[in-house]
Amino acid sequence: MQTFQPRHFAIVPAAGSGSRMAASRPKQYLPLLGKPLIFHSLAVLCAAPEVDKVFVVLSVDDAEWRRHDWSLLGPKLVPLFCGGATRADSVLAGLRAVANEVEPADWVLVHDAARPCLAPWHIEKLIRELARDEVGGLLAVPVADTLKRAGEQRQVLATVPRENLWQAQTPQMFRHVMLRRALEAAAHVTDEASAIEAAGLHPRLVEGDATNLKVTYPLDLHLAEWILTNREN
Ligand SMILES: Nc1ccn([C@@H]2O[C@H](COP(=O)(O)OP(=O)(O)OP(=O)(O)O)[C@@H](O)[C@H]2O)c(=O)n1
Ligand SMILES: C[C@](O)(CO)[C@H](O)COP(=O)(O)O
Repeated sequence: MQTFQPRHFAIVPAAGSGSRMAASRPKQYLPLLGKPLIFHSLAVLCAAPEVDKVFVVLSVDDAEWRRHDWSLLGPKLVPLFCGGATRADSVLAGLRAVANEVEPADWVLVHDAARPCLAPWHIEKLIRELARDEVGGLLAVPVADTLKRAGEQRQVLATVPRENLWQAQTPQMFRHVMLRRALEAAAHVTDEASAIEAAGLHPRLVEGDATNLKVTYPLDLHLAEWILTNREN
């Protein structure tokens, strides 16, 4: 009797407008080392031997995707024009769109288009550490700074102990059916793990590093360029 071997699929939500970046176009298409920002993480995901396919969730009226040449990334890359109003809506739309080719127990790695400095070791470590996990989990980094809770006038109300606090990153890796059901039931979540938590489960934290930053504000684009230029592995 053959045992089921789960495959790994990537879903990359890329239907945001990048309002905090305040640029002339959505941040996933801003130039970064001569390529659209999104190209960098797509290249790493497409090159990962563990990943079968990479689905990119674009907004329904995305006019820019077709203006770029993605052929270097090979046949694993599949654009889906089904993004929603929020990140969670886009991920859920992607999960629904691929339901005919992804088994319920296959793993899905959700990775922000806005995190261009994803490295091969991030993917390898996540998949290795979660291979036998019942629930799944996410890359994250322990909080390094002292944390303050602020009041209405921006006065410090308290210092929040940082012990056991982590910053969530992506990829976040869960079983297709579990994630789909969790997102269908969850309201207003900013990441997949929150939806899984709302279902009463406990995603595992896999330690990544600060290089996997999210490009949110203009300065982040410069940091990302520096990281990609100076990376050794
Ligand atoms: N309706 C949305 C909103 C966001 N995203 C994606 O989710 C990722 C992380 O979101 P964020 O950094 O918040 O991106 P934006 O929503 O584009 O940025 P902002 O919040 O500044 O508008 C990005 O890759 C973004 O394209 C998405 O697919 N669909
Ligand atoms: C999923 C995420 O990248 C984890 O840090 C993040 O929550 C998504 O972006 P947002 O700015 O919080 O919407």
